[in-house]
Amino acid sequence: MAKMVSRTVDLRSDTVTKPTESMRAAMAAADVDDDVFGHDPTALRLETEMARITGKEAALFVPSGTMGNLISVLVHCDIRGNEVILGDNAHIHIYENGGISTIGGVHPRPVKNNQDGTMDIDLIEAAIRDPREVLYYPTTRLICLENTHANTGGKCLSVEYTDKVGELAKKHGLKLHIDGARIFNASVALGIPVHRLVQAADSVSVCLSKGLGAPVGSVIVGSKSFIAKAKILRKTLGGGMRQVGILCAAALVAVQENVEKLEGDHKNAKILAEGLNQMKGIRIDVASVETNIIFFEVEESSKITAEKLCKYLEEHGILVMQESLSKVRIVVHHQISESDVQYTLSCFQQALTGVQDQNGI
Ligand SMILES: Cc1ncc(COP(=O)(O)O)c(C=O)c1O
Ligand SMILES: C[C@@H](O)[C@H](N)C(=O)O
Repeated sequence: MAKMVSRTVDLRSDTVTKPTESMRAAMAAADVDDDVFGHDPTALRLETEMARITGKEAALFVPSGTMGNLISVLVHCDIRGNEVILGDNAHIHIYENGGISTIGGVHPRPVKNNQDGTMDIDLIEAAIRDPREVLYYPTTRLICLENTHANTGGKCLSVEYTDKVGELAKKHGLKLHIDGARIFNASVALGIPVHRLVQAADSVSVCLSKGLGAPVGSVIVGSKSFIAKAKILRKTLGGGMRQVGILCAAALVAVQENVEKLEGDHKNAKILAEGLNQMKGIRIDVASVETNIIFFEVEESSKITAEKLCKYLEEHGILVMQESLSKVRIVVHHQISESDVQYTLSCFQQALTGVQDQNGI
């Protein structure tokens, strides 16, 4: 008989949050208009605010981070066969259906991602190609970074590193795009304003639907001419929406109310990581947990496999993401409480040792 789940702690991703009451109220009251014919007034407010926060000339609301990255790459790489240098473990390269190639005819030139989310600058420079030098080369037009870097565990790229990559791009006449799905997490963790972190970038895609907790949407930012081209491409891709202010109203609340909660997410992630580190059968590098993403390994010596552990957790209402035979991901967000963290650790303890703790779990 399946155990009734009385409590759910959803740690699969920071994309799972539900809109808050203040977001729902803002959505219901949103001032809207047709954003294809002109400008939805709430979309305009959000775009103006995001341009201000990121220090860029202009901004554009898009339905998803995937579309934000796709549009940005395609605006910079506007000739079929252009090449983009990006991390071999970058979200754009791994989790976006190869859209830059299938839709945009852009060729990816992956460079090894280091454990800290960076790519070695000399390897980036060595990857730059130009058919005027070697006839059979594509033309490199763009370098993409990701901050924080999700697949290395939410690692923060420093402003110094970002500026160096920006200088390299300029030196070679290239553009720099930052997949800033979690740029606010990086800003809070580093104590550096978003606009300074992305200063070197020609474009940034910022997710409002991740740690900030908006139900839908991202915003791309850049120069006025970049955003003008992006707006056309958004329409081409079917991303031009009508009374989009309903979504932008929630996104505005997310930006106004939830940035300050990110530090708490990072603290909860650290508490979780430190707790897991005490458990026999779990291998985790606590120091590597910089923001809200945790990766850990279930050791071969463990009494339980990763698959069985995830199943046990699910039976107790805890949802995590199994990444491989032994690797599991946890992502903390603002709707995970400290008590959820303690409950999660208790369930891990029980699964790994079979011993009930003082909570009787
Ligand atoms: C680093 C990163 N970039 C881009 C995306 C894509 O965002 P979306 O899910 O809104 O398409 C995600 C995940 O969702 C992500 O983790
Ligand atoms: C899975 C991936 O697409 C998503 N960005 C996440 O981190 O949950």
